[in-house]
Amino acid sequence: MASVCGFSTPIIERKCRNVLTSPTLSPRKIENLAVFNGSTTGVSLFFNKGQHWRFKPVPVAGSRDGVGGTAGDDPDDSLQASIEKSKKVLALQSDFFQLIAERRKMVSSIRSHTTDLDEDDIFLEQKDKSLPDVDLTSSSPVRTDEDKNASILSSSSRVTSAMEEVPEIRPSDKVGDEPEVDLPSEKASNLDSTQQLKTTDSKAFKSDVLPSFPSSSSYPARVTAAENENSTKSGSGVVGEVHDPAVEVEKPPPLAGANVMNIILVAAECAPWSKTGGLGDVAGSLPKALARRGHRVMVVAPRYADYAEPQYIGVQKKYKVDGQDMEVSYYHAYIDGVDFVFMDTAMFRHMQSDIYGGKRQDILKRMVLFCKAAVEVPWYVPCGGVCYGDGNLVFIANDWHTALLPVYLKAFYRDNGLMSFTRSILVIHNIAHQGRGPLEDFRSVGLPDHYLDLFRLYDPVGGEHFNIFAAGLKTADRVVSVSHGYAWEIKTVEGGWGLHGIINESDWKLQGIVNGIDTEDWNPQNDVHLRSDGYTNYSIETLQTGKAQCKAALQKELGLPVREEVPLIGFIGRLDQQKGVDIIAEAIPWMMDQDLQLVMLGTGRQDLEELLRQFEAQHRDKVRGWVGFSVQTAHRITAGSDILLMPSRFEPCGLNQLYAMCYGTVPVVHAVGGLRDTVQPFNPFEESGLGWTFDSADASKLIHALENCVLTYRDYKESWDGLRRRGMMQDLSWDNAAQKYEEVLVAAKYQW
Ligand SMILES: Nc1ncnc2c1ncn2[C@@H]1O[C@H](COP(=O)(O)OP(=O)(O)O[C@H]2O[C@H](CO)[C@@H](O)[C@H](O)[C@H]2O)[C@@H](O)[C@H]1O
Repeated sequence: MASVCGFSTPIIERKCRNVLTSPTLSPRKIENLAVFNGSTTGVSLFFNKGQHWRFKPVPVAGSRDGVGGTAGDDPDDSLQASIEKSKKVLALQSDFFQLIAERRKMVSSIRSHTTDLDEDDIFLEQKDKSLPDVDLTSSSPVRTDEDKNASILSSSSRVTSAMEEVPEIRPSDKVGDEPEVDLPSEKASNLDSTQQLKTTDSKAFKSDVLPSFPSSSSYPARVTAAENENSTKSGSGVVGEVHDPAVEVEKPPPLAGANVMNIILVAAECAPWSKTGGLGDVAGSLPKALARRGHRVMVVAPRYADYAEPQYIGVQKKYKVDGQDMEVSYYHAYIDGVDFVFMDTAMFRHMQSDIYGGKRQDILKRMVLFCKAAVEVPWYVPCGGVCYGDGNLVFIANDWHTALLPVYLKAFYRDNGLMSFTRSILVIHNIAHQGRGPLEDFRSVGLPDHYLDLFRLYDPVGGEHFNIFAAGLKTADRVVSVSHGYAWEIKTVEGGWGLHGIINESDWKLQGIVNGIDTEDWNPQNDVHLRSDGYTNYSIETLQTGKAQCKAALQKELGLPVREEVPLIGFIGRLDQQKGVDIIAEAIPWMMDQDLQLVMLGTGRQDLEELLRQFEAQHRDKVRGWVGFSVQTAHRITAGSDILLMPSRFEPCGLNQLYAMCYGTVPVVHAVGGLRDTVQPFNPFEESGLGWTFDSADASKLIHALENCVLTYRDYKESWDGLRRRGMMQDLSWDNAAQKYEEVLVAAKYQW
């Protein structure tokens, strides 16, 4: 028989029995309950292992006899009061302990059902810890639905309803009052409870740890890429007053962190709309990688033709070029997180297939207009309704065609206290082309006389002349070359093409960054050009069969004998002195003595185009010389060839060898510039490396490397397979390079 202070207490007993026979109350909880109870009410519960229970009196601080209450002088009254009080308190507390027990269960259930990351754990940890800290003396009795709560552990989805039904503890309620349940709000009931948990806590968590991002300074309408995206999203239908914080939780912070900037890349060509070579590829893909890091990024390129995606945005401006007013208007497309802005003007129209064509003076005028207008794009061209403005802004100019931009930024703005915080980077893709001319050309650029010295250059070849690249290099805040090797080479007399002096003087602001590649466009797994005519997509897993099929398709398409065992060598490139086509010409007799096939694709110098035709005419069973510019054929040659030949005299970076390695095609290259940086020579003893290199641009060296390569292809299948796989396994994406560009942009930003 249970007792309180030695007296029979059937009512208390009944109440406690109800509590203790609750299906959700384990011996462990009863134990907790008993321990807690003892310190508060003057009675204690204890149980033995067989779960028989009984009360035991315990001393209560402040009681005269160390046993019970003090209701009156009459011991019977006092006892009765004590019993009544105990009854109420016991009933109240047993219910409340049940609530605690259920909350504990619920928390551990959520914990075991959620696979989410630390953020949740932090929250749950706190929730869990918070339970024992409830101020019990001021807590109200609460009602729980035992049947429902008993089953909440069975599925995470039920956690939602359980959370909704667990009533709030309201300190103002009095002991003995009918307990009330706070109904969950409508808003809360629409959310998954785990989301509610995450949301509440993540908010606090985020605000503590996230860096603060640069905010608009001189231009009120500037937004970051992330904000831009948000506004697009909200415009597209996430409406309503209830702000769903769960969305916020899932949005990762920008990779650029506190370095988020507004970036405008300006280039004379931009793939896929316009391309004559590697510059077009870079302008089309580097900006996307920068945008992925969280920057707000724009590309400004000429509108040479009627492109499908960009839409006219109704902005027109006039600029003076060589005394003439030229009108420009703008077209805009937002693709893969990048604002592509195309400048339309009479001068650019119909130049699509001859971007750098025309007389020297005509090209110069085009580039003057392009740069004058481009530097003002952040003021006049709204992207997503908002102009970039000049705060936190950096321009990336590319090669001589846009080297006037840093000069205009300085002369028209910064020297006049405008756009003071805007910076410019000049990227050297090829220093051999510089925008040279007689000094009189200075009149065409429309600058005050005292800027002439920036352009004036003397070298033994050109004498004293006007040099646009020179002015750009001197004026840009930072200079990037497209590989480390090339950064070193352009400081030498041989590699600097007359600009080595200026580059050496600017050494402190020069950095080499190896190009990346667009892994969407150039990926054998989903290359759109491999989906017809017998070609197939392939990956490293299906390399053997997939590549063999592409090779057969290429041979068939070009009318070469379809033979799997013959090594097929490819060449793709602009036909000029740089690319070493004449070195291949010298090696042709040796090559034709071998059992191999050669496919060449290129356009450029007429004499070299003629050479390609000649090769094919003389060796119809072995050689194909495709004169022209065909992106599809370039992709197919990259996939179908076994070997890619690049005997470039100089190569600032080179993209074709990178594409080749991605497609399991082994490069044989002159170890120069970016080719040396990216093609580690094969080491047969260690089974390492990615291809063959030769150390000087002459035919005998090329032949020697090619001989070893073909020998490995024929006789060392495993080594060959290893070479291909190592090439394919590299991460050649733009993401690494974009991070390095970001470092340069930040360095420029803080440079005065
Ligand atoms: N006839 C043809 N048909 C179809 N596609 C063709 C083609 N001829 C060339 N291409 C394509 O144009 C691009 C050429 O890229 P490269 O990097 O080799 O050359 P380029 O010398 O123009 O670029 C300069 O800039 C780039 C970018 O920085 C540097 O990598 C490089 O070293 C430097 O000389 C490749 O995408 C290639 O497939």
